[in-house]
Amino acid sequence: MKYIEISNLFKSFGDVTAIENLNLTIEKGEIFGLLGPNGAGKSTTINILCSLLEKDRGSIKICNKELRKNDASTRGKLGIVPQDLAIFEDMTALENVMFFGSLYGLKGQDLKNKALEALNFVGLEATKKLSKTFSGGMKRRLNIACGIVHNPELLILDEPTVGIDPQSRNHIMKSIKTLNKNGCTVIYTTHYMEEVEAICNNIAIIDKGKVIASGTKESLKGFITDKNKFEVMVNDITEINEKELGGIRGIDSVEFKDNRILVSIDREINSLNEFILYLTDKSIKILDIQSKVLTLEDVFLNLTGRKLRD
Ligand SMILES: Nc1ncnc2c1ncn2[C@@H]1O[C@H](COP(=O)(O)OP(=O)(O)OP(=O)(O)O)[C@@H](O)[C@H]1O
Repeated sequence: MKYIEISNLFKSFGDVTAIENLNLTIEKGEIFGLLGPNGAGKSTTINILCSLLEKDRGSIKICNKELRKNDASTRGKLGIVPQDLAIFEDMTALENVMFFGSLYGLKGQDLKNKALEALNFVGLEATKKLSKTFSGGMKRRLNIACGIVHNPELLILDEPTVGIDPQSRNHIMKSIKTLNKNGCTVIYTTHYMEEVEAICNNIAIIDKGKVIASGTKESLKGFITDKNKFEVMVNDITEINEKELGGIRGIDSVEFKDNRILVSIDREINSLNEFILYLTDKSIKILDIQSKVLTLEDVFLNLTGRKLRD
């Protein structure tokens, strides 16, 4: 069932077009991934959806109903976890969550119980410590607790794992999956394609304010089934000229990491042989070759010629 339908959304800031005729459909009950590099237009889309920003043109329908400014009934169904931490540093975790819960009309013991539940859910204790003493990961988790205290029908998370430790990241990923299993529809924006691959059903890749590809991760990878990717470990990388290597017909992209070369090769032209000859001509020893699984990062690179985190 269609839950959100965004059609021909347009938003500019002066001369900068942030969103250009963007179209998205989000199904009820899914974890939808909005993937794109910095400046792609993810936050602008999310902020319009949450009525924090006004659109210039286009339509946003939630459950088939056009989203109107200050629509309290729709707002009550949404939970928002903004990119910038929206917590009060001089308040405890419980005080923070209770404050946000009260904005959604929760009161008294019900408010306290739901706030404690939300804290428990993200793995935080209701201690007397002020939030300013928390680690980055704890603050991010608290930010999420504030967004889910009122049991939203739709949770929108804008890059919730920026700059945190792997343990908190894993905790956040698990919590989102559990929330979704309990019936919450989730929109997850990020430029970390591993996260999108791990938790999202449907994905839209956006760039320069437009959707450049959308679908399941499998269908997106179908865009580049004409490529093979290899990781080649060599004894010495200093003699290799990236331009020369990239210039070999059929070699789509080359990337260096320590003494490893990541190479994407057009399946039809299959120039692995030329690639190996190039290395052996320079007396470079190949220590290992592994075939790599294609990722959404590869899809993005293939569609735009750029990396997600350039
Ligand atoms: N308030 C604003 N004033 C002027 N330009 C803005 C404003 N907000 C966003 N932009 C511009 O709109 C474009 C899209 O920005 P947006 O923040 O939506 O991207 P994003 O995908 O969320 O990127 P990031 O991951 O860096 O947050 C960028 O070019 C940005 O500089």
